[in-house]
Amino acid sequence: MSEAYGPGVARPGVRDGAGGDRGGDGAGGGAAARFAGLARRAAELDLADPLRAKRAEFVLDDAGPAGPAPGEPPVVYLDGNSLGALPAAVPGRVADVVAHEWGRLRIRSWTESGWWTAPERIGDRIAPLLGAAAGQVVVGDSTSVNVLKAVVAAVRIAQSGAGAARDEVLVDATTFPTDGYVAESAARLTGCALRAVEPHEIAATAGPRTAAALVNHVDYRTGRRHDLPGTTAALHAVGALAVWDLCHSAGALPVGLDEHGVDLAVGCTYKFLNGGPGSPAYLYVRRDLHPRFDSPLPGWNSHADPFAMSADYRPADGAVRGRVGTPDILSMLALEAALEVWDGVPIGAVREKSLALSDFFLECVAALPGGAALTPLTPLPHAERGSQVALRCADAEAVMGELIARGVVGDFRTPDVLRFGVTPLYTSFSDVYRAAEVLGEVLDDRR
Ligand SMILES: Cc1ncc(COP(=O)(O)O)c(C=O)c1O
Ligand SMILES: Nc1c(O)cccc1C(=O)C[C@H](N)C(=O)O
Repeated sequence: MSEAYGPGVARPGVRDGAGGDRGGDGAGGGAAARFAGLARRAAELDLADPLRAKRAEFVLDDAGPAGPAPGEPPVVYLDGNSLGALPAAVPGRVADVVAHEWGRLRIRSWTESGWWTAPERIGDRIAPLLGAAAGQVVVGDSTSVNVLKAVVAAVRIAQSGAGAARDEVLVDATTFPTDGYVAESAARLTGCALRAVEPHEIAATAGPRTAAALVNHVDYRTGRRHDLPGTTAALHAVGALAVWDLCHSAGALPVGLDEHGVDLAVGCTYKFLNGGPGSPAYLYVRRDLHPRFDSPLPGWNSHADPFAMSADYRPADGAVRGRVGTPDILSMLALEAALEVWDGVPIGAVREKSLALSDFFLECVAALPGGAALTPLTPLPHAERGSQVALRCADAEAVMGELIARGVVGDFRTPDVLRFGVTPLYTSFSDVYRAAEVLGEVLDDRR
């Protein structure tokens, strides 16, 4: 923890799922005073925040080039783990792509404006955020589609190796549903059985019949970070491949794909990478696996010579092999403009602030007089935490509805989870303080 946040952020006084010291003293007066004291701390932490200038690069109610919006008090936006806020550079760039590149240059833009090579170029822009060297990430399609490509390709690679037949795919039992659905189909396509396994048990469960495992780096519901290096190494030890879903980690914490020898990875760009609704996803294939990457969706964009229009399929070399059909250029170039906010931002600094924000939010929640109604699901050890705080709460859906009505936007996940994403490029300590304060008011009003 750096000087910037270190001394200011105390360890939260809550224990994971166990109640703990919630600061509720029954009388409420002392707790209320303690809670009020946290407002000053939030302001101090904001002043010392090395990333605080980044907020002005986003369109938010109280930030961005246009300044504060008149009228309504600014919304506290803690849902960047579902849809990232709009980077201020995007509207102008999209307008230019539409008016000039499409409007004036028309078909020439495929070459003259770099449209054709955008999937690899933007992949190379995302790669450093994933800890990947250039040439291994390609942007396109949705995460769901990339899960299919990655899992089928991983199984095909595993099955082509020497040794016993591999007929089993493991999937994280707590996964976001789309991965489970697609993995089941990928397993069927490759003659495998699919087995759902708790993520922390995948390392010990994988065996000589395992072809591949699909695991989430960070759990979408609880915000728990799983052991990417250890699980990957354990899969390799039995000859299986590791496929990671990075939707909830890319842009929020270091991933270290190359360092940890991950085989394939996928992720979306509309959360912490702020690419916009439905922005294209990405696929990482480790360089040495490129020659063996056999896509289940070998569209013409992945052909070695697409404009030969040959009847025979011959895959391109490199990350291009992960492409399918014509890229969604408007979304893709909006994403490219959105990625400019990362210029000069080390992912380590983002991680530090993310942990400081979630610690501080947990501390504020613990200090709420009514905080006993909330059970943190997000692990307290930093090594196990992603970039959100998930709180179990009775009537969570109604509580989140009231929070949103009062200007604090998080989200609800079934059955009883309040989710608050912290996105260090634009979330402030005052934001999370205010969110806890309003949460306290909502809980008080419901008592
Ligand atoms: C872990 C994870 N995987 C996949 C997805 C979604 O995939 P897609 O972009 O294909 O809808 C999400 C969120 O929507 C997610 O949280
Ligand atoms: N992709 C989404 C969408 O199109 C609509 C609403 C929400 C989403 C999400 O991204 C959900 C998100 N993956 C989650 O963690 O719950």
